[in-house]
Amino acid sequence: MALTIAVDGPAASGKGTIGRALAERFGLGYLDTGLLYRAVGRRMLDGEAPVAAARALCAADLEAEGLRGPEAAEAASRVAAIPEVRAALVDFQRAFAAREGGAVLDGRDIGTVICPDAPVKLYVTATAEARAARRFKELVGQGHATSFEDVLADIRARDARDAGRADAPMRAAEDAVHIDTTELDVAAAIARAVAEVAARQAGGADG
Ligand SMILES: Nc1ncnc2c1ncn2[C@@H]1O[C@H](COP(=O)(O)OP(=O)(O)O)[C@@H](O)[C@H]1O
Ligand SMILES: Nc1ccn([C@@H]2O[C@H](COP(=O)(O)OP(=O)(O)O)[C@@H](O)[C@H]2O)c(=O)n1
Repeated sequence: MALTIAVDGPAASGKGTIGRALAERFGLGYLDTGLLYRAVGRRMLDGEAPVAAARALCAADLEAEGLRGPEAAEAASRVAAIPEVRAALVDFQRAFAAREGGAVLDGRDIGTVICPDAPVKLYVTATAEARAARRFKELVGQGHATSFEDVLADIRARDARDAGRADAPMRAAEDAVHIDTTELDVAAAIARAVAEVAARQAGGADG
């Protein structure tokens, strides 16, 4: 059976960095599911009703300007608390997960809701300060005018909303392997994740 890897965790913990590296290393497709919620959030900021926007989401929406910025992130986390928005995005994510050749999906509820049967689940964390420092550096590099304090406050508010919502809250699946990247650089974090996947694959081959 094709390999599915679920990568969940809070904002700027390194999910995408790890997810993309795993996809490349193991020859799998990669889906950043946060981009779907960011695209719905973007359409809401443009005046559309979020549920209608989620139902009408198309590939071009994922190419929209500014999806990686803080405004879209904040809007994403607001629309992500609406059950009908989440429901509208489930089929696309599950179809991607089932693609021939296997897939890595990163998000908040991949291991718990979207792919509860994924054979490999990672939950990537880091302290809020470490995450804010990384996101701040990334945003400044993209030309956003912001401060470390604002980024930290945004991340804390978003984490609280994502973990506190009733429908598919952000949390680790019981069978997820936790990777704390606070003290790991990118290469070390990727190496940890690759080792976990390899170990699970070796274990799976026996059973
Ligand atoms: N282990 C790490 N150490 C330092 N910086 C990292 C690490 N992992 C990711 N980054 C950087 O932090 C930022 C956020 O990483 P990203 O993978 O996009 O996080 P997420 O997908 O969880 O939001 C990026 O600029 C990325 O290059
Ligand atoms: N599977 C997912 C992915 C993202 N999201 C929401 O979308 C927002 C943006 O997700 P993201 O992964 O792009 O955010 P970052 O971790 O990159 O900051 C999150 O704060 C969540 O509210 C979600 O609810 N479920």
